Amino acid sequence: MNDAGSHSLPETLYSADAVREIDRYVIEGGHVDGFELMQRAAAATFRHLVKVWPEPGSLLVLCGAGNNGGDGYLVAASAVRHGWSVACVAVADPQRLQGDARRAWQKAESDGVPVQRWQDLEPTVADRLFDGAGLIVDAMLGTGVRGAPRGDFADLIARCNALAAPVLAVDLPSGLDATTGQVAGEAVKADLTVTFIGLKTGLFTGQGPAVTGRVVFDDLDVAALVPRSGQKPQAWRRNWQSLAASLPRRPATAHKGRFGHLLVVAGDRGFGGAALLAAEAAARSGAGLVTLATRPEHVAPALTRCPSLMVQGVIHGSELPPLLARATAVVCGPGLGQGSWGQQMLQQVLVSEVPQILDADALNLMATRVPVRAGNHVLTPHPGEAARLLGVSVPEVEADRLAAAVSLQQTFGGTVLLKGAGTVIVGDEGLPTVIDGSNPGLATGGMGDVLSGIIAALLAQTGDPRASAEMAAALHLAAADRASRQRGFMGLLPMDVIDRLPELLGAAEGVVVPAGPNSGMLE
Ligand SMILES: NC(=O)C1=CN([C@@H]2O[C@H](COP(=O)(O)OP(=O)(O)OC[C@H]3O[C@@H](n4cnc5c(N)ncnc54)[C@H](O)[C@@H]3O)[C@@H](O)[C@H]2O)[C@@H](O)CC1
Ligand SMILES: [K+]
Repeated sequence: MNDAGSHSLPETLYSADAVREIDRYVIEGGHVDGFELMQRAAAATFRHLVKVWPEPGSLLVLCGAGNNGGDGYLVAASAVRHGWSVACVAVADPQRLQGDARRAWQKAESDGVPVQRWQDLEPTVADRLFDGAGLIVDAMLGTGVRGAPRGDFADLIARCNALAAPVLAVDLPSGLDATTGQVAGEAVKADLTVTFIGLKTGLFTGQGPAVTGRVVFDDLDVAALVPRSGQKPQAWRRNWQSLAASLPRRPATAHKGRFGHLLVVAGDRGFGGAALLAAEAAARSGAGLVTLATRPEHVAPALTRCPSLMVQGVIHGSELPPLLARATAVVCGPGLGQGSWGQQMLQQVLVSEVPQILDADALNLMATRVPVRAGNHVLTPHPGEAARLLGVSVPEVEADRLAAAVSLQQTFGGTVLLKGAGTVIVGDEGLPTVIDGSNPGLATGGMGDVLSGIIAALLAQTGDPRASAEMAAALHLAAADRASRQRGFMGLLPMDVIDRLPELLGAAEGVVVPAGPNSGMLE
C-alpha cells in the first residue's frame, strides 16, 4: 500500500547504474570524499533506524563485500556508540575489503564492534545470533549486485526471511535488481529501505514493492550535484497525491455536454459484469454521458443497477458506427470475449478515429490478428497480455517491465499502461511513468475493468490519452488503498473501489462538505 512516508520522495527515478555514476561524479569530481559519503549514508540509515525502532533490542548487522557492506559496518559502529547490543557478521572476509569499505570495517573494529566472519561461525552460534536478533540490518548487496545472490549471500537472505525480526535494508534489499525490480533468486524482505542519492526505479516496480517495505530517501547532501553529473532519470514516480492537481476542473456553469460522451463496448454472453464495472466506474469518474453497448440480455440488469447509463443492446458490428459517431472516447475490451461478437465489435472500434482504450479481450484478439494504427489509443495489458502481444514469456516481461512497456509502445504506438505492482505508463514522448504503490487487493477479477472505465472517462473529458492513463492508474490505486483500510485485501471487490472514487475526486476538486445544520450543501 502507498505509504505516508513516500510523500516526500523525489519524483525522479534512476537506474542503479546512473546512481553509481552520480556517486562517482561526486567522489571523483572532488566534491565529497568517498568515505565522508559513506559516513553520511550510515548516519542517515541510523537516524531512520532510531526513528522507527527506538529500542530494537539486539541488532544484527550483515555486511557484504563492497561499499554496501561498508555502510553496514558504520551503522554497527553508530549502534555500539549508542550503547546498543550489536552483532556484526561479515558475509565476505573483511580482510579482502578494499577502499572505503575496508576503512569502514577498520573503524567499526576500533569502535568496539564485534565483527565475526560468517564462515568461522559455529552453526549453534549462528543460530543464537539470528534467533536473538531484535532487528536485522541488511548491508549485504547494494547497487553493485549482479545476477542472483550467490553462495553465503543466498543462504543468509533466506535466513533473514525465515525470521520474524524486522529488517532494515541499506540502499536496497539484497537480491533485488534496483533498476528493473527483478528478483532473480531470493531478495531480503525488508520492513524499511533507506535509499541514497537517487531513487532507483526497481524499488517501485516489479518485485520492488513486495520487498522494500517503506522506502525513505536521503540525498546525502549532494542533491545539487545530481543535475551536474550528466545522469538522466529513467522514469517519473507519480501517485494520486502528485497527479490529483491535474484533474480537469469544472466551471460552476458546466453542463454534461462538456465532459464527453463515452462509449463502452463490452460484455459478451456471460461477461455482463465486466461491462457494467467499466461503465459504472466511468460514470463515477466524471464522464458527462456514458453509453454501454453490450449484448441485449445485459441491457435490463445494467439499467437496474446503474440508471445513469444509456444502455444499447447490439448484435452486429454494423450497429456500432452510429454510436461511435457520437462518442468522444471509446473503451473496448472488458468481457468482450474472443468470439465473433467481440471480433466484430473490435473491428469497428479499430477503424474508427475515436480516442480509444483497448483492454482485456481486445488485446487478446489483437495479439492474434488485428494490428493497431498508431495514434490516440491506450493499451492496458497485464503482464500476460503484454507477453502475448510481444511474443515473449511472462517472466521476460516481468524481468524488465519498463523495457517491455517501451517495446509495446514502439510496436503499437499510442500510450501503453502495463498493469501490476508499480504500473508503468509509456507514451510516444517523454520519460515513462511508474505509479508508486501496489495493493494486493487489486489482484481480483474486475479490477482491470474498473481501471479501463476510469481511464476512458478521463480520456472523454481531457482528450489526453497519456495523462488520462496516469491519473486513472493513480486514482484507481488510491481508491483501492482507501477501500482496503476498511475491507482489507482478501475481501476487496471492484465495487468497493468504485465506491471510493467520488470522495477522492471531490477532495481533488476542493469540494468540502460542511458539518452542521447546512450539511449536504457544498461550499
Ligand atoms: N562511495 C560510494 O560510492 C558510496 C556507495 N554507497 C553504498 O555502496 C553501494 C554500492 O557499493 P559497491 O559498488 O561496492 O557494490 P555492493 O556493495 O552492492 O556489492 C559489490 C560486491 O558484491 C559482490 N556481488 C555482486 N553480485 C553478487 C551476487 N549476485 N552474489 C554475491 N555477491 C555479489 C561483488 O563481488 C562485490 O564484491 C551502494 O548500494 C550504497 O549502499 C554509499 O556508501 C554511499 C557512497
Ligand atoms: K542491502
